[in-house]
Amino acid sequence: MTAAPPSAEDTAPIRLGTRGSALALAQSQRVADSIAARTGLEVELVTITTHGDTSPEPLASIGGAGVFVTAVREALLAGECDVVVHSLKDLPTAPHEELVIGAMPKRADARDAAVVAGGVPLAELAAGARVGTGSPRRRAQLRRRFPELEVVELRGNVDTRLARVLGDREGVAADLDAVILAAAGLERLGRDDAITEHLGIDGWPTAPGQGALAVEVRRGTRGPLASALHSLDHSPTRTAVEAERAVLRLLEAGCSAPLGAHAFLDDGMLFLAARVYSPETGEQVSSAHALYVADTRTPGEDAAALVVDELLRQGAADLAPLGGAR
Ligand SMILES: NCc1[nH]cc(CCC(=O)O)c1CC(=O)O
Repeated sequence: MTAAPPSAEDTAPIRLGTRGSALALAQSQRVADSIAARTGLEVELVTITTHGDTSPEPLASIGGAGVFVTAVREALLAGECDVVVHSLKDLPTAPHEELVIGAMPKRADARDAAVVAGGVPLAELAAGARVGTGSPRRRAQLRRRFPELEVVELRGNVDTRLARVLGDREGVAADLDAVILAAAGLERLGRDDAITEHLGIDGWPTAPGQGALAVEVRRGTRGPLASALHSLDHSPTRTAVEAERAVLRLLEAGCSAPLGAHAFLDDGMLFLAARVYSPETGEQVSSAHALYVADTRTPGEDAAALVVDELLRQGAADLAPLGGAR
């Protein structure tokens, strides 16, 4: 068989759609560089503005983190770009009929990090100190671990959140003692110097998929882009985050559920642990299971089924409002 000569489509620049936030641009540029290196083609960023970027409303009232994803997917479906990058933790767990995740690159740090004024450990902050977060999970974890701290509702992009602790050149007043953020986001922005404390996964499990990216294309995408994504994919990351996301799906929980889940592979075994919290009291239920990956075709799904069954038997559904955008 002779290889088909490269078509015009195979040599045209690849258009990568992205939100315009600094974090989205930083992670999209990394993926663009990887695709360019693998294909030898030019990869240009196409910026897409989403309602979630422009609205000051709390995320929950405008449809949850899903609002970021919807606009970017619409641009991909409309052919305005060839490929898009999402933070996996913001991506609904329901598969999309016309889109596929072409690559999940190797996951970055899945932990949360604290940025505390003066570099004081969270445990040493005075009673009543103000800690900002917009995440029901982080709120519940703070309530549980540091019940004497005051949790302040906070959203906005990473720089805005950091400014609330550190102040900034535009004169934003530092009115919080600390914020909790994803370590991966700070690293991608080159702001990990601001981290004063990493919160260990064992006492502080994070959102399903945190630290991982999903590179999405239209179903049926072929050619150099498809091959590049195939080689960018990191299968241990895929298996682990599939387990975490299956917990969310089987609990019928949304991205704002007060739930932490973390999975990893080691020596052919998949380990999955998850916790559901009461946002009011910080009460929790936990479950963890391990299985041999080679024993089943759906290790993530199987591990999640064991974990979710145990969480529900312990009353997870009564502890927390799990529903919301999927
Ligand atoms: N919900 C917003 C969001 N989506 C992804 C990240 C960070 C990067 C990641 O987890 O991959 C963040 C910011 C944060 O939670 O601090």
